[in-house]
Amino acid sequence: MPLITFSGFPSSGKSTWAKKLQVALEERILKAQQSDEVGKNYKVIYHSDETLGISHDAYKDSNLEKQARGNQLSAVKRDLSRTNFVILDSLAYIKGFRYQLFCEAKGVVTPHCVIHVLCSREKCLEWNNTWDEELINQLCMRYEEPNGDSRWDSPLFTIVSDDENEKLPIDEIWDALVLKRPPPPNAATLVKPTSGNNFLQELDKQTQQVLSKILQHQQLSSIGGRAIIDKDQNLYVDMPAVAVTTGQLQRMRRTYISLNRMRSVDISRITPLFVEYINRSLEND
Ligand SMILES: Nc1ncnc2c1ncn2[C@@H]1O[C@H](COP(=O)(O)OP(=O)(O)OP(=O)(O)O)[C@@H](O)[C@H]1O
Repeated sequence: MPLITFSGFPSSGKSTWAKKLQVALEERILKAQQSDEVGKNYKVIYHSDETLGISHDAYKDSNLEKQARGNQLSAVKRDLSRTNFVILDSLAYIKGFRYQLFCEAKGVVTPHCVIHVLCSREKCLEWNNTWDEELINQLCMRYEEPNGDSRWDSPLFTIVSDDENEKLPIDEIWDALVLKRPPPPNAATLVKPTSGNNFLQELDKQTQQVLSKILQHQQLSSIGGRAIIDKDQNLYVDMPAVAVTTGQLQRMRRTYISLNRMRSVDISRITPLFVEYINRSLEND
């Protein structure tokens, strides 16, 4: 049935998480079969560059890369149906390509979601054993980060792959893809309702966006400096003189979420207060 697009830097842990997801979905399907619930007749189909015979070299040449995307798209087109989960485990780093994938799902009136496997470039380089380092650097530069506000990247789930406490959000994925009705084919032309009515979702999303911006800043600049979170609102994080790890940031995020989940902070204040919280935490670290 639905399409699940993974996206992330090379060697960021996408396959590791995609395989975990495959197992978790298969377990859910089995459970649905036992209790005769929705989802019981689904199948999971997994595609990756490896299964599709796409080599890393394809990303060194724009024509080959175009062919590789064509390959990925045809596999999705062929397998996408109302009773198949199709997992596409590839870089999917081009916004326009994710848009094409979204259109495929919309075309067969089936839901889709994007899973962003977030990992610093340094960690990817450390974990890497199959890519040319220079190519990793180039692909990280070209990477067009998923944005949960775009309909083609939504719903967006972010997984921080080098955080040992990170969990697969299987309940949320199942909810989004199986229990919710698929959008009508023309939903894209309708005005999108604000997502502000779900406070916890917003808390999760906005704090994750702040983390992504900080990590991006660290990837692109050297240590220190100011990570711009929102220029219009004058929101910055002053980075310390030592590198901040994803794990550290993720811990701050968890604490902030647990401190705020029972309070009803105005949604527009989530990001500014989180930025303030991070600045304070980094100062005291
Ligand atoms: N949390 C982790 N801790 C340590 N090593 C990890 C972790 N996650 C992944 N790795 C290692 O990093 C390497 C890349 O992982 P994986 O294949 O899952 O990434 P990928 O994003 O699918 O890579 P590619 O872009 O090549 O498809 C593997 O050697 C894997 O064992």
